[in-house]
Amino acid sequence: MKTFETLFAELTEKAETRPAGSGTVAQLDAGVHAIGKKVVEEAAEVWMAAEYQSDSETAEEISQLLYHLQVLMVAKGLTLEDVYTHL
Ligand SMILES: N=c1c2ncn([C@@H]3O[C@H](COP(=O)(O)OP(=O)(O)OP(=O)(O)O)[C@@H](O)[C@H]3O)c2ncn1[C@@H]1O[C@H](COP(=O)(O)O)[C@@H](O)[C@H]1O
Repeated sequence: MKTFETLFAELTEKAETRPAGSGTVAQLDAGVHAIGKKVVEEAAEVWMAAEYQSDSETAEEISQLLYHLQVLMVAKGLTLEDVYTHL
């Protein structure tokens, strides 16, 4: 099963190798402003799912929020350690 760490490694590699068809590469090219908007959008979807949808749907929305947060981290050049140091 994919984890937070393995997904981050995958996205970091995508940013370096820039494979054709990668949504991550497209988002990185769109820039921090566009990625930030996706983070806010996904956070709102997590909130709505938590209040009005199933646990399964909420978990899926959370996974999407985590993905977009990681894209933002990659765009900013932040590592997992940069974040974990604040936990
Ligand atoms: N985990 C994810 C992931 N979660 C969410 N998303 C993106 O976030 C979108 C979900 O947003 P919404 O539900 O709001 O759907 P939407 O509004 O129609 O999406 P957009 O129109 O904004 O693209 C999806 O369409 C994906 O584009 C993800 N895109 C990729 N991954 C994983 O990231 C890795 C790299 O992916 P690629 O860069 O595409 O190869 C792979 O392991 C993927 O499984």
